Amino acid sequence: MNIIDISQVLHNNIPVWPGDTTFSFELSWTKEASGSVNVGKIEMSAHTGTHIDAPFHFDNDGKKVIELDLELYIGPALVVEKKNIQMLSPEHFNDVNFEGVSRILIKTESWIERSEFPTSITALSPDLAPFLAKKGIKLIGVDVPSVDVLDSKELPAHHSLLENDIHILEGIVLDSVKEGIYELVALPLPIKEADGSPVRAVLIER
Ligand SMILES: Nc1ccccc1C(=O)C[C@H](N)C(=O)O
Ligand SMILES: [Zn+2]
Ligand SMILES: [Zn+2]
Repeated sequence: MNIIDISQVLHNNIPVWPGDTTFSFELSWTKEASGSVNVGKIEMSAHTGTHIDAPFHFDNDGKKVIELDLELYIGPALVVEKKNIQMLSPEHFNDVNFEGVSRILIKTESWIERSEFPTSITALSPDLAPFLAKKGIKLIGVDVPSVDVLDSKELPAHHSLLENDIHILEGIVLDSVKEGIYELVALPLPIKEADGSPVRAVLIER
């Protein structure tokens, strides 16, 4: 089985959303101190690295991570390249064959220097969601930290995706992935109350 890891590595210098909790992993007990084991402690924003957004992230009445259908995050996914575009809209997807897939992963390559949080990214136009919904899409993944422009407060793309029943995967790494159909596995952790969750996202070549 050929597994492509499309997850960002979580480490203490991973860039986070400006002002958000920085990522920290440290040993709260060392083997020497405890006499038996090393024990790690993690502190992080739920939106660091490769992660999913639950609707509750941007809608107080929206579903939390624990309520999300796991089927969304396992199964065929189409990887498409859409480079050098500021705002992706339906016209950019006229060439795409959506047959047999309900998940689409977009390689924008608009976040190249991954050691720093980006200053601008390819975002989604709010009219993309109804278009993708008509094609049967239930999950969209992007290689950037947000589906909206970074300074957006209204989050039109997030809301439009939710209205159209499309779930969001952010911060995937598609640098070495070619266009095509793969099996995606990107399961969120069962964190009760969470508005998002880090995932280990992988593509299995078929
Ligand atoms: N972590 C944050 C902290 C403060 C304000 C926004 C964010 C976000 O993460 C928003 C982004 N659109 C996201 O869903 O990933
Ligand atoms: Zn997020
Ligand atoms: Zn988001």
